[in-house]
Amino acid sequence: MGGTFDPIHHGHLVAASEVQTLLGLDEVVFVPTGQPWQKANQRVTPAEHRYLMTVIATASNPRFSVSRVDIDREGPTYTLDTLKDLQRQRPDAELFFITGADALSQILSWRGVDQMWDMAQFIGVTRPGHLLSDAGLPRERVILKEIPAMAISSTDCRRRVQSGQPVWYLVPDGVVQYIGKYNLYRPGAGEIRED
Ligand SMILES: Nc1ncnc2c1ncn2[C@@H]1O[C@H](COP(=O)(O)OP(=O)(O)OP(=O)(O)O)[C@@H](O)[C@H]1O
Ligand SMILES: O=C(O)c1ccc[n+]([C@@H]2O[C@H](COP(=O)([O-])O)[C@@H](O)[C@H]2O)c1
Repeated sequence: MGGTFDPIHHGHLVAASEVQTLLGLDEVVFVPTGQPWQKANQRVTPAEHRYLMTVIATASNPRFSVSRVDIDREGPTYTLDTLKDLQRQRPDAELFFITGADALSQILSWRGVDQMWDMAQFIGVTRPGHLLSDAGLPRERVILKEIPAMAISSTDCRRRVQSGQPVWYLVPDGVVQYIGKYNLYRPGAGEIRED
């Protein structure tokens, strides 16, 4: 499951857990994006913070892991590269890529989309406020799944922190504490020291 995860929240985690169970997947790999090129006009928290929050949020689930492939690759993040890297690391694995309804509706704008259909099955999941549809997509490569509705977005979490509202129970406890420790989502916050 790829995402900017800025921050990771319970909507992501429920989606991953549901798909893992529904499809009987051995593992769900969370892949934080390096440079989300379609979010180029918005400020994105440094990748190491997003990666570490994803590790904290997923640590307790033995079926969840986190991959650095997208944050360690230079340049804009393309899912085609993500799938190639994951395939290289797990040559025998059958790959599934989990997306929310909003991301699935944009998938035809992704770079090299025609090559992606052969590399993975795409699992589109319901998300409140978005229509889940496979219109225009190859039906045999896209599976649609209804999951429990979690009306949570990273945008809303960031806005809440910025305005002093709590994000308890929207994101895992460790992520609340991480956001507080590094003072993320407040003006001038979120620098990671290189020394
Ligand atoms: N509440 C949710 N329910 C189902 N899927 C979700 C939910 N939130 C995010 N997703 C899916 O998770 C993936 C990663 O999402 P992303 O990290 O961009 O989170 P976001 O909440 O959409 O962020 P932002 O508000 O910053 O755009 C996408 O495929 C997205 O559709
Ligand atoms: O490959 C692309 O061109 C592409 C364009 C936009 C988004 N994606 C991927 O879709 C996933 C969700 O992205 P986002 O921006 O909604 O967090 C994440 O893994 C992104 O790398 C991929």
